[in-house]
Amino acid sequence: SHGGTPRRRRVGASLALRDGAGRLALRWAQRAPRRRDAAVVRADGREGGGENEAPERVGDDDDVAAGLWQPPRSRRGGGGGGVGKVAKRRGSVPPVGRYGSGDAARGRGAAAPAPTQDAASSQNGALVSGDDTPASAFTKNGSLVSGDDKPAAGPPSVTILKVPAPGSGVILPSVDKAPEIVVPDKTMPPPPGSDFRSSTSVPRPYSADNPELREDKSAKVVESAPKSEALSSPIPAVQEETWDFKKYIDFNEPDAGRDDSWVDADAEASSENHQDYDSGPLAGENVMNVIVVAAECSPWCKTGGLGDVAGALPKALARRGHRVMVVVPRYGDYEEAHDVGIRKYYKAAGQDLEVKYFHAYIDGVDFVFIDAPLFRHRQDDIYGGSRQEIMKRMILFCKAAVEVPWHVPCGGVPYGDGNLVFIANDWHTALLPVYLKAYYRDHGMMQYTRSVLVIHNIAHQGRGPVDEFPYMELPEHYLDHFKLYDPVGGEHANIFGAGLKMADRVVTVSPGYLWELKTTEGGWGLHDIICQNDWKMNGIVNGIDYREWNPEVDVHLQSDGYTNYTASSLDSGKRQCKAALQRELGLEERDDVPLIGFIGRLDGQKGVDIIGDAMPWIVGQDVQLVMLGSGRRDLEVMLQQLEAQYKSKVRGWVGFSVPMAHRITAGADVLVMPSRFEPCGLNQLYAMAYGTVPVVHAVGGLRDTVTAFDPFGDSGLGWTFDRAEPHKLIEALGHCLDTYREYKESWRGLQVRGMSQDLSWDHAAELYEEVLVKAKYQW
Ligand SMILES: Nc1ncnc2c1ncn2[C@@H]1O[C@H](COP(=O)(O)OP(=O)(O)O[C@H]2O[C@H](CO)[C@@H](O)[C@H](O)[C@H]2O)[C@@H](O)[C@H]1O
Repeated sequence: SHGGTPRRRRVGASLALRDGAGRLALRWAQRAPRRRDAAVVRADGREGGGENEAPERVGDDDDVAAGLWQPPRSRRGGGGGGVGKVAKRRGSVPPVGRYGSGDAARGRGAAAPAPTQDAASSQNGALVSGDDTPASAFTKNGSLVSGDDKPAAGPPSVTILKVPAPGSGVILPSVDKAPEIVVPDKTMPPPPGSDFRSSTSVPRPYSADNPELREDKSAKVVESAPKSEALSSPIPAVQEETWDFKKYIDFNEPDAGRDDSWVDADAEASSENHQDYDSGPLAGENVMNVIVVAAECSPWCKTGGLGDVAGALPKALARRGHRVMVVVPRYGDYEEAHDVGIRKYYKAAGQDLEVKYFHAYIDGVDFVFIDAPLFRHRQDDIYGGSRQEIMKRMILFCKAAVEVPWHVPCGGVPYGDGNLVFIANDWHTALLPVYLKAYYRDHGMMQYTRSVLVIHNIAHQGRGPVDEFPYMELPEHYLDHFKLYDPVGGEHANIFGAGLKMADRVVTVSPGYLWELKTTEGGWGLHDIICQNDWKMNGIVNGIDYREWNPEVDVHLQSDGYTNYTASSLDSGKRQCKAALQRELGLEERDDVPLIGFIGRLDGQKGVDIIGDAMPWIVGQDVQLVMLGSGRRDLEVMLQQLEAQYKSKVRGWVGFSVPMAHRITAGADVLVMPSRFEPCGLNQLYAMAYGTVPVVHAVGGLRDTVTAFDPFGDSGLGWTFDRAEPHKLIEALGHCLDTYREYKESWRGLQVRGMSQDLSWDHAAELYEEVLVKAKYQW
């Protein structure tokens, strides 16, 4: 009824399931971060990431003067500022935005270090290579490197780099070998307009007889390529492998039991555009090298939907024939990944930091984990620390990630920078498009490399005072790209804003969210930038990883009385899962009582407080309510209090539990999502795939994905309400419960329609591919 964008091809009535150191700023680490916000206390007692709705305070003047104030933590590091409250600005306190700036500016009262030209600074902030670097030589990035390759010790210097402006013709000296590893000329894409088909570094993998394959797959690439540093390094050598696409790409061995009929359908649909489609990848001539760069990636590290996307989209792109890599920090000791033996040094906020690379090849995707002391032991608190600490991590991460295609041999051969596109995600990696341009493309390097920036949540922007710009070690003239003024936050430096400008293309995680981002209310201060760059924006709804979220194979439903089920075994399956959930949570085991679920980060975005406000009505109904979440402490306490108060009907599980999320999704009849804003939303997609009916605030991706139930046409997927307010939620929930109780057939229709959608990542990957191709041909 609200004009939801048709986004999915239905696959008919039958079910088709597939699948926030060094002494940065000279004070960064000199004091323990003072936690002002509500720390997340997880079920296991550990602290977790704060939330984006960090209190919008700017700090007391005395704290600022004393240099004590620390900005509140935010789940996504820089994020913060929550919904609604406006910071009261005082004295010289630097700008803080309403727009999600939990990364409220630090006090300017403290003396900023005087900018000095650091002899060891470099164009990209001291890319100091390993043993291959001659003594006292400049790297290609202009860094002075000592022969024994020790990172410079001592207090970091803060420098505004004087880098020659693009087009000045000044070429910086280089001895770092990295560029030499660029894929051989024959794999470099030809100039625009020529046939890219022969340029791709991923040959047609399907046919062993394909001459292209024979030519490109050869180990010659390894042999003829300049010797990798690792080969002459005292540190563990790179494990050389023969380049074998059949083994490497794994196209020819689809999972047993997987329904691949959709693959044929897709191939057929796009067959007009390429000649030998039956022997090539789905992407046809569009195959590219794709590197997804994200701060989190499921299953290794996940705090929310970003982790899900970084874990699933790459696999879907790989299934289309692209050579795909995911680059993510190594927060923990991930057993699947091995040390490739490469060591590099990058400057982050004035310090030279050593970086190692770990690699795993899983499901057709290269996973490269960037290891550095800054990331270690952060597994359970990946966005923890002060805003400056988080920014330092992300600077290091982005600098290292952008050179991964040169340094890290995946399956024996580095990706190289030809026919390459980076997909950066959210503000954490928004510096990648900036570094790509400032360090390389402005200087004639990486000419065939593109960047796409995905907006998962504009509420987190990496905001900071302008005087922190030097820490990013960018040319002086780049400051203008970061400077932003908004009426509430004042002038500040905005990392996300700069990334949006520098990226070749931008994707938002739903068309509805893209529309909202262009409005003053929805753009969180970045609406002007988004409107000005409308030409390069695309909205693509996320998908579901059906290997993870599929009631038929869900591993979390294989014990404790739960069971797997399909559309045809929905009635018995859901009944059993519901009973198991009731038993596990100590609720009365009743099949006839509607069980309502809520899963999500506890912050202003998700509107769990609206559920709290609606509680008197809810508990007046014959219902059971199960809520799972972690985040803002006050909301966690609310969950616990609601459970204590309404013990017979309500459960409030405070913590982050992936198994419980799956079990609630399967065992509940209804999933409520009263989100105040929702870029896409994954839980409603998961719910529908599990025959659980969503009741959602019609906003962003929720509006795009949940069409309202029409009792007369017997259509629609759930209930929607037009304002995130308790009485609106109550009204929608009332209709929903009424249908559940009185109109069983309609209910069943809702469930089946939800389960029958093709919500797979494969369709989204196809749309991403269109964006990647646009970026590729964009000059
Ligand atoms: N306590 C808990 N225990 C276990 N699992 C939990 C949990 N809390 C949340 N999760 C899980 O984390 C994911 C959250 O997905 P959302 O789409 O709600 O993402 P989020 O708002 O974090 O991300 C942003 O990015 C995503 C991806 O683009 C967008 O969909 C979204 O709108 C945007 O806000 C789901 O897999 C959910 O099950």
